[in-house]
Amino acid sequence: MKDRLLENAHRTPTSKTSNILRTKPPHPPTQQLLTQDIGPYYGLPSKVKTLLGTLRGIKSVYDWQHKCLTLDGVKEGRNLIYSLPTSGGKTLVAEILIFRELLCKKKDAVFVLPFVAIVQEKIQSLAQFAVELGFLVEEYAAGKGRFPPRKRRKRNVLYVCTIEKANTLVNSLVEASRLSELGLIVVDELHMIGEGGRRGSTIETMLTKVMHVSGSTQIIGMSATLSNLPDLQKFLNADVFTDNFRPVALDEFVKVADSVFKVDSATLCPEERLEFHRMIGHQTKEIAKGDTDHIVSLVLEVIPQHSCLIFCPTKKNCENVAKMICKLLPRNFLEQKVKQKISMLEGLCNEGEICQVLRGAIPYGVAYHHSGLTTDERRIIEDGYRNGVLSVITCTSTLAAGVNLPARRVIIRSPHIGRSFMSRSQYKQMIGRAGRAGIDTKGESFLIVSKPQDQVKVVDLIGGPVETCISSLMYDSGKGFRTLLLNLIGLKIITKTSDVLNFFSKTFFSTQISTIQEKKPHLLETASTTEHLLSVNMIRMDESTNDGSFQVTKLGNATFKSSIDYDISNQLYDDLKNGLQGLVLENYLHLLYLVTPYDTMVSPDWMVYLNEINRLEPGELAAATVIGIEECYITMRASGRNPRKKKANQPKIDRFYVTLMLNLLFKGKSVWEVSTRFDQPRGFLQNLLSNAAAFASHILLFTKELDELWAYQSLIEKLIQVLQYCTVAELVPLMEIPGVRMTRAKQLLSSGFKTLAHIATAQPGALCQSIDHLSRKQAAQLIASAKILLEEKVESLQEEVEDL
Ligand SMILES: Nc1ncnc2c1ncn2[C@@H]1O[C@H](COP(=O)(O)OP(=O)(O)OP(=O)(O)O)[C@@H](O)[C@H]1O
Repeated sequence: MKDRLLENAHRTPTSKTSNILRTKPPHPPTQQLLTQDIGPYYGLPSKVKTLLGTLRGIKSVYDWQHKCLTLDGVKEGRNLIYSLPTSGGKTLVAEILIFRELLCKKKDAVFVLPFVAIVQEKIQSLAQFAVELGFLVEEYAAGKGRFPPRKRRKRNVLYVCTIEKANTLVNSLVEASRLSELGLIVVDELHMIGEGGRRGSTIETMLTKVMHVSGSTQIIGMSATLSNLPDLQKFLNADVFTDNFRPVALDEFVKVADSVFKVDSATLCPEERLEFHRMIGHQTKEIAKGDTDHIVSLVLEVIPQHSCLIFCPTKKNCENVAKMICKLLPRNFLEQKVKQKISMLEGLCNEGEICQVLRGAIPYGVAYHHSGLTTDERRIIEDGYRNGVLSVITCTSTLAAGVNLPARRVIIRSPHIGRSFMSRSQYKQMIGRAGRAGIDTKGESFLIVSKPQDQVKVVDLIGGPVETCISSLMYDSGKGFRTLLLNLIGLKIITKTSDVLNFFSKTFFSTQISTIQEKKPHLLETASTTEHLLSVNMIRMDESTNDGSFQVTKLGNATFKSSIDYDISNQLYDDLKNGLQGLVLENYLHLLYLVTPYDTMVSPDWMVYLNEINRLEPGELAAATVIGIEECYITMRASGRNPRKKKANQPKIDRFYVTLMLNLLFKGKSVWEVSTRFDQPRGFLQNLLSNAAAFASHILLFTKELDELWAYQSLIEKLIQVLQYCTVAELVPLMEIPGVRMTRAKQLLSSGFKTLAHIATAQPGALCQSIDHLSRKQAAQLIASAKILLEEKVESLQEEVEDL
């Protein structure tokens, strides 16, 4: 193996199998293909069809997909919104249109996705297409992304972005007068525009800007849960396509006490929505005692032949339900797929530790899945479920929104998410997971209603209309609008308040004003909004014109270019400026404090806080003192006293508590260890790292715009790199590959795959053999992701050389 790797590493650039280090533009076959073979598959080379078959098992498109792809509007490049039930196959249509943009129209494209983990998964799943078809894929998530992006001459680029990064990318392209390079923007989960917070407002701001500035960029939005399509259609001036297609039929049930009712969601009469179907009992007396809600009974009706997903209201409940099921399942479940279960447990054993609940549940083919688990743990569980080793997963609602894990039977343990009653849209997303295409002949959903007060509300939940998607621009008393205005003035799209109304008429909010009249706040009045931006030093009057024009201040410019929340930019500026007077650089603690997100608030456990302060090294203690953390205050709080006379800066103290967690992770302590020391979920700590890397990347852009903060640039650049990987230098190149985390990187390194080139030139079979718990499909995706990354680096260097 070692010899083969060395041989790979030393291959000359002309080697047949190593096509990544060529000096000529890669993929000449693709270039030929595009000229000779364009068109047969929705305007694309027939190779795309072959690849969909081999890589995804998709032999032909569904009827609705064909109809949608051949719409006149789509052919003419008009904006499009399409809405179909969960698992209807929406992504394929978007991907075909993206390929068409990149390969045929030779323009770049943006794919906007809601979470960092989904961005990385998408990149992995598209990497093989990119390698075979000859386009580049770049990650814009957490700490990654370059603004403005590098200009590519040879190949077109697909930017796969989180919402925030997509907006920053658009701003940077507008500023550089390069927005026309973007031929297409695809927004997945378009209903998030109505989420009611910063993310929804950012989607609206970004799309409005794109439509205003670029006449040619096509916008495509998709969703499973949109009710007020006409509003969105008007906002995006889009064609709309809807269909009720589901690859597998769905039978929907509600269980109240021991009665099961069948749902008729089509009927207009609410009284007729539930029809008695059958009674349900318990298989044994023991089950009757331990499972009053009949969860185990419902599960036992389908497993082990089929699979079952159980949505629970809270994370803790997921774990408890998993434990309860295992306690009551017959012991013969322990005898099935023993080898595969052992292998899964080995995979989950990270740094010598394994979650005790999973250790007890997996032998029964059961697991839980929520954001408290690390990404690696979640991935192993998802794979185990897909491969049939697990037949039951208890999970929170996030699984319905994020991961494509269908089940024969979906059980909703209660119509609540956390403490709130769930929305129709959330309910539809969960039941949409019932029925595995190509495996199950039908899907079934069971909603368990145990509280009498929920029974009336449930009738609307199962048959009422999906909630209207309302603009989020006015969230937090008009904050989205103020941010939009700052963006517009910063980009010089508008200069005077009188221009605002014209621009404003293009927002989603504006199309809904008559519907949401009562929500129209006084802040909508531009004058008070500009006053607010003036008062926080984001904009100022342009004295050179004397016609009432505004321009951004230096701080405002840095704020909008870095997409920093303007509410914190003054505070951030002060913190950075103060830091310059006494930044402790003997260790990373002070810098880590500066990049700790202001909104990651955790209530400190004062005893833990004191212990951790006591464990700091002298240099770190000095940094804490410079930051303003007083040990005596923490000691007092730990001893149960709250010194009221002494005015403490509580947000700073709370923030530093989070910095202490970051500091340990940064020093290479495992999430397990930090999780135990601070009693915080492992998934939270992983997110903390990626949020800190993202915030640091925004701070870097912020400091680049403010000369007085120049000293931070190289420090933060280095910090982002280390924050993203938190590991020894040898692992960094491997962890640059999207989705490769520390455990996998360590496995690769210890098997001799030390560089990107080693992985990019490996054979999938060889990788599978050397790396535990890596399927052939994952190996192929890993190799393709490494190739794409390497090709991108090579191409960048070549272009730099040519520029010289
Ligand atoms: N034409 C097709 N033939 C066979 N399988 C398909 C086809 N189109 C899509 N699929 C598969 O169906 C599954 C669900 O598709 P996809 O995730 O695109 O659904 P979706 O509508 O985007 O769902 P969600 O609302 O969950 O995002 C995927 O595994 C996908 O590969």
